[in-house]
Amino acid sequence: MVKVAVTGGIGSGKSYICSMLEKRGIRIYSCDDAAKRLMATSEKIHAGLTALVGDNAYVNGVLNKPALTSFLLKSPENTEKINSIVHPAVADDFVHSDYTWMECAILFSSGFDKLVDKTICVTAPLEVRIRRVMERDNISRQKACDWINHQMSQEDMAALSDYVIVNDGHSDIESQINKVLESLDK
Ligand SMILES: CC(C)(COP(=O)(O)OP(=O)(O)OC[C@H]1O[C@@H](n2cnc3c(N)ncnc32)[C@H](O)[C@@H]1O)[C@@H](O)C(=O)NCCC(=O)NCCS
Ligand SMILES: Nc1ncnc2c1ncn2[C@@H]1O[C@H](COP(=O)(O)OP(=O)(O)OP(=O)(O)O)[C@@H](O)[C@H]1O
Repeated sequence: MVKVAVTGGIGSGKSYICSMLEKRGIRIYSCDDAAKRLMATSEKIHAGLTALVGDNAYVNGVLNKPALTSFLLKSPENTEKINSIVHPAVADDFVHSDYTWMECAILFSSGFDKLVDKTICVTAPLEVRIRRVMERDNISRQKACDWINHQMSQEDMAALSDYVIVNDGHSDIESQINKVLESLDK
């Protein structure tokens, strides 16, 4: 069974496209959800994040998202340190799951692309991504841009991917999905 990853920068619409794929019966492993589950349940990750970020990484045993976000966005080095604690556990969890598809924002920078055979990059114009993230997460333009600047560029992700789905709000998504699925079936 061919293993496939859907990637793309924050706000490109990965989850939106994945929900359309799921309507067609494709089960998709969400790396974001898995990371959250593992950060909540793994003692090793709990200890690692507490040692790195400080005692406020968890409040009453619950992940302190604002503290983690602010630590993560402070520098690429901080992002790398968090990634090195969380990502190996997510990779291991995916490999031992029965999923063949994954959704992952940080596919190439995490090395998760090595876990799949084919990659699909979802893209959208920068301004559209900024607006979507501001509206979805109720955050400032600056915060949305901070996230975007912390990720590999959309152009680099698209160049590294086997397929690109343009999700700019105008292009026909269903026909692009059809083409990708037909090609994957060959
Ligand atoms: C910082 C956290 C707490 C923010 O949680 P929150 O619920 O507000 O946002 P959410 O998890 O939905 O992330 C939203 C988007 O931020 C971006 N993002 C998240 N983590 C990272 C990261 N390590 N590097 C770059 N971008 C990231 C992605 O585009 C992601 O889809 C959370 O993202 C986190 O713990 N990240 C570190 C773990 C991780 O790398 N997860 C990504 C999948 S493995
Ligand atoms: N084609 C579209 N039409 C209308 N709304 C869209 C479209 N694509 C995405 N959106 C909306 O834009 C927001 C961001 O999309 P989505 O959550 O799928 O992005 P994402 O790439 O998964 O981001 P993240 O990296 O944060 O997980 C969501 O509120 C989603 O419903």
